[in-house]
Amino acid sequence: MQQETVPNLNNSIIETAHHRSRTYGLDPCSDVDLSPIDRRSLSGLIEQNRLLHTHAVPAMETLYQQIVNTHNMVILTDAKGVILHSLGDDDFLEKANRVALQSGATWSEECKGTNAIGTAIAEAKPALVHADQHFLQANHFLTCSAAPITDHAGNVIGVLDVSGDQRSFHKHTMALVRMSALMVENQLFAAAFEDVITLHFHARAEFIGTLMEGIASFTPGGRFIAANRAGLFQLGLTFAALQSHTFSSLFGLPVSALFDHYRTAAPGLLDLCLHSGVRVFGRAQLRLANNHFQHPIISAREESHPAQTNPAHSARRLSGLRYLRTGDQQLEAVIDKVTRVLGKDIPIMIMGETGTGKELLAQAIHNDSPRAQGPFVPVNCASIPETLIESELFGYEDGAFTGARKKGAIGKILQANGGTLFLDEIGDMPFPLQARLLRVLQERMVTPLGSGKSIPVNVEVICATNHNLRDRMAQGLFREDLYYRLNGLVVKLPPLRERTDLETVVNKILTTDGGNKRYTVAPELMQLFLQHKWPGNFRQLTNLLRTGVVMAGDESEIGLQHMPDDFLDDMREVQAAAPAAGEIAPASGAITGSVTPCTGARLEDMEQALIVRTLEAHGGNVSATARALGVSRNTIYRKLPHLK
Ligand SMILES: Nc1ncnc2c1ncn2[C@@H]1O[C@H](COP(=O)(O)OP(=O)(O)OP(=O)(O)O)[C@@H](O)[C@H]1O
Repeated sequence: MQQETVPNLNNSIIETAHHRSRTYGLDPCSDVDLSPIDRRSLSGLIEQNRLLHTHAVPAMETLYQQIVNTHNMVILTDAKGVILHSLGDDDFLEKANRVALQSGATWSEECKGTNAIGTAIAEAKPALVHADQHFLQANHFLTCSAAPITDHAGNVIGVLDVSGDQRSFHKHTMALVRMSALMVENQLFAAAFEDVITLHFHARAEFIGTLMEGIASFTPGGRFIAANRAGLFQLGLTFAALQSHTFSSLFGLPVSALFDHYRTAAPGLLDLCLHSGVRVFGRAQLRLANNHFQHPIISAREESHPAQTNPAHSARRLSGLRYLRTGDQQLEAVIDKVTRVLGKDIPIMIMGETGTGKELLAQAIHNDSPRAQGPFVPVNCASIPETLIESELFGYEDGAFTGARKKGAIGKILQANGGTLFLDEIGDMPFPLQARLLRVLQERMVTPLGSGKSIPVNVEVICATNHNLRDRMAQGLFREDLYYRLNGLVVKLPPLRERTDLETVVNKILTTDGGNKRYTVAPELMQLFLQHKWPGNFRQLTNLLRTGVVMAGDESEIGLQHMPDDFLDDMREVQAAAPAAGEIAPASGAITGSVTPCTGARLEDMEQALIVRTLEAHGGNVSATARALGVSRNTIYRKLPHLK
């Protein structure tokens, strides 16, 4: 190989390393201890570094393919510079053995003076040490390029190095080593966490999936856990500073919106706004032990043990039905019933008011069923325009439509093949389509629009409705035959006002949505919660608590003063309607204290303060603020006219 120009080396790093070498009592001409540790100790070390070893060895092999026959070798060491594994050209390995560049030997600066491996560890950054820059004369024939491998918290856990004859120096070697180390780091990052939301992001969409992408992990409740090197760089914050952040404070989107996004059948890239105002694209995954994407529900037991910010094999937090159990007897009975029919091919019909968690229950049923590895495809029959339901459900062939949608599309029924189709608001299914759906369920075949061909399909169907389907049948709006085909087991989810576990549920949501902080609800507010009718059920409660958390800011107790106007207005009406009920003890100062002539003004101030605080948290970005508060941009401008 033709010799390259010797690199422009960073002399100050080398000088510092030489200085350190002398303080270790080393002499450039001295003989140093070359003996490697014994085999047993080496096996023990490999075992201790099992994850590093497992992920680094394939990367070393790929790296070696790039430098084969160039008198070089690839080396992996642990955090102390002990060589765990090496591979290289035979002729060079023989020379390398003479200076103990072999498994079990230690290449820390303490042992070998300035050298790429030891100096990379000491400096915690890549190091290139060429020829006579090595402290020991015996090593002057070498040229070595090393990059540290760090864990999710930025700790050096090993070093990847390419060492060769100094005459074989190549200027691209260092870049190859750095990229390989990055690859190992990303793989280790991916393997380190379970039951987490992982976001892959970059300002340029085409960089997602490459070594340049940022990766950040969050608990299912949105708390920050860790980010890879590129992620830390893009977020512009240190690992320590990120500990107090949440998904929403970093990306301007509540974690629930992420779930909503991925509930759609073909979710595209997320369009996110960093806290710094920079726009990035992202793709999220919820990685569970069993590989599904699910909702952030945690068990009451885990509630008292907030999520660890350390890796790992932490409790299997997210799963199916058992995580919905929070002590309410009606709900327990529902869960017991559906558990009994799991995997028995009995259609389940879930009844319940809006926001009682019908979809969540359907997802949990799917997750606990033998179809868990298959897709869960929700379709909201009420939200798709009547004219589109047919094509959405059954799909259509190329040319079935003129105009923009010329290409064929696979319908939701086929998308759910092998899994579960969740038909929400089935009562709103247009009458003519009900017959087609019934045929699919009976014949287990789908015929896309414009196609003469039927395709076999295997789906489990779960339906939900908040209409009384019997009434709709009586009105001629729902087919009787479909009704009886769908209601194998009918269960009814209790509305929130009837649930006896409201306090547990509130605490659970606060644990999931509260970021790193533990929030509690003031007793007088909890009293109001217990009294409230909750027309929007969980959807309303979760939004209210989310607002409470933002309003509470640094305070850890959410009180009346953190509640929005409309909730307090509702509660005032309840109180006015039943003043004698005495459900809110006047002594508690609950809402009585708020019903003063100046309350309106105060609440407005509070609302403004909430918007201002959220704006600050999103770097002044109005769109991100509106998204975080669940209101339109116009509302923000209306409430803060000076922003216009
Ligand atoms: N047990 C629960 N704990 C925490 N959050 C819940 C729970 N059940 C539901 N939610 C939340 O409430 C919201 C509404 O839930 P979901 O969509 O499952 O209700 P739904 O009954 O299907 O509503 P709709 O009838 O309006 O479609 C979601 O954001 C969901 O995450």
